[in-house]
Amino acid sequence: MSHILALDQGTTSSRAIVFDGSATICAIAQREFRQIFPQPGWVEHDGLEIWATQVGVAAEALTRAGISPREVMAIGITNQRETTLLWDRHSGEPLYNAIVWQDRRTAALCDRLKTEGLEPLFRQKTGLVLDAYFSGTKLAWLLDNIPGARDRAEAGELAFGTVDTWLAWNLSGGRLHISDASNASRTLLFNITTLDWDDELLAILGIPRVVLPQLVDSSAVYGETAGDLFAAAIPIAGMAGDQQAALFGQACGTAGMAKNTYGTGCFLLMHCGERPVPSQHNLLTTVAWQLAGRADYALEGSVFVAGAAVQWLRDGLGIIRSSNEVEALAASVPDSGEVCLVPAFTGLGAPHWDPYARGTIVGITRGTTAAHIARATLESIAFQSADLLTAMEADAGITLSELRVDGGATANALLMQFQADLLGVPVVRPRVSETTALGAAYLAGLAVGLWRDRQEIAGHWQADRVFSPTMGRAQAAELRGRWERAVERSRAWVAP
Ligand SMILES: Nc1ncnc2c1ncn2[C@@H]1O[C@H](COP(=O)(O)OP(=O)(O)O)[C@@H](O)[C@H]1O
Ligand SMILES: O=P(O)(O)OC[C@H](O)CO
Repeated sequence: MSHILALDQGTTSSRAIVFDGSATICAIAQREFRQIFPQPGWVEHDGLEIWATQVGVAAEALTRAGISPREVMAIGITNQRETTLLWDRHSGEPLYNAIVWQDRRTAALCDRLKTEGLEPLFRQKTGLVLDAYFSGTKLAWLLDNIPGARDRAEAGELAFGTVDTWLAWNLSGGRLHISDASNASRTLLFNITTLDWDDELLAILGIPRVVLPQLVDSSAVYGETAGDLFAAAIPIAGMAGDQQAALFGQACGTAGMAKNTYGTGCFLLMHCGERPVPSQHNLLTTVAWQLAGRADYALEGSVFVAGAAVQWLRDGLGIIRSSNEVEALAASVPDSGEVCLVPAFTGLGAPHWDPYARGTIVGITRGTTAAHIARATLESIAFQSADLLTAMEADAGITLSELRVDGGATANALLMQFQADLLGVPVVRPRVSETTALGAAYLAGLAVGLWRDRQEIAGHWQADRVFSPTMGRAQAAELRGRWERAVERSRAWVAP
């Protein structure tokens, strides 16, 4: 009976993982789905496809684990955040494709709100910046652009949700219309201090309250799966946005603990305690999770181009055939030969925030080889992450004591060692690398009593490998100084 089914609905694929009571993976199933690009800058998913792939992998994972639904104590949901859906409460049919977090169609609306001087208000109440990334302006776009949607929303006929809400709705056969605070805190509609939807912000964006989901804890028994879905009804008992779930899965439960996920980009979150910490560096303040009505908070920053720079070495330069070849190539030279590569392919995010920056390679000499470029590329991932951590430490007034890491690029030992050297603290890779799904499983398992409390969960966390810093602090400072100069050279390259 003591199994948890974690649903991890990501940007490119739906995954399901079965965990047992010792938080060990029993089975995984995964399915990709279509990315829809109707216009430049627009990114959509088909909501029905999200659901079909997610429920499909759930059944597949149970079969692979060789357990029946009766043996599953609870389901935990974790998901790509900010992606916005609107559907008919009666039929459950989406009115439009899901507008994905990467979609930029509401950039002009965000600019207008900024011109009206509204950014400080949004920042203070939501912890976010006014950007098309978040759900609020996406929902406003749907209400304004789908014929009849606004009237129907006001009449209570429509339901809005991020992907957590959409999955809970479908799992429960339309009985649950809920969202947890970690997901809600990414909408621009949610007040991170009162932990409620904010009427002033709703009025500014023209969102009727009746369209919004009910807010719930990240760990609680919300309801159960609809009768016909699995052979038994399974309690739905945990929900969190994927980056916050990873923070929970990494057992970063006290102020100053941080995790970095190294994938296409990097997502860095630092736990900041039980009060929201405003950022002086344009980082995001976000709800980490809400348990028993109380929120824990985190600071969040992201690196836009991390593993994607390695993909560029493969696809753009052709100097490696696969991502994992980069380590051997980079290790064939003792250092980058003073070459710095700033992968500002789409501009720079926090703490620099320069959309007009572009990629730059500086310090090339006659002796520079592909190996130096490869090494500089890996180092750029660590430099960007270090810049974010420094900003977080300053904002939170906290000194990091170790960095917990996960994601595809953590397979690269050279990168992890360089990260530890730059930061001067250990970089620790856990035994269970599926930290996002694990976080969702923990949240669900806590609600149904499979695990007693957060202390017990923290006890499950085990290191696979610790990368201890070996570089002197003076050398690290010198390298970071050189990186800073390279960043300066990448800035303001294209015209506004
Ligand atoms: N050994 C490696 N060294 C550096 N980068 C790697 C390595 N293996 C994979 N990557 C990078 O990691 C990314 C894939 O990681 P993953 O966690 O699956 O990302 P995502 O969830 O963003 O798709 C790719 O961008 C790839 O280039
Ligand atoms: O699906 P992922 O892992 O790319 O995560 C997406 C983030 O939640 C977007 O904020």
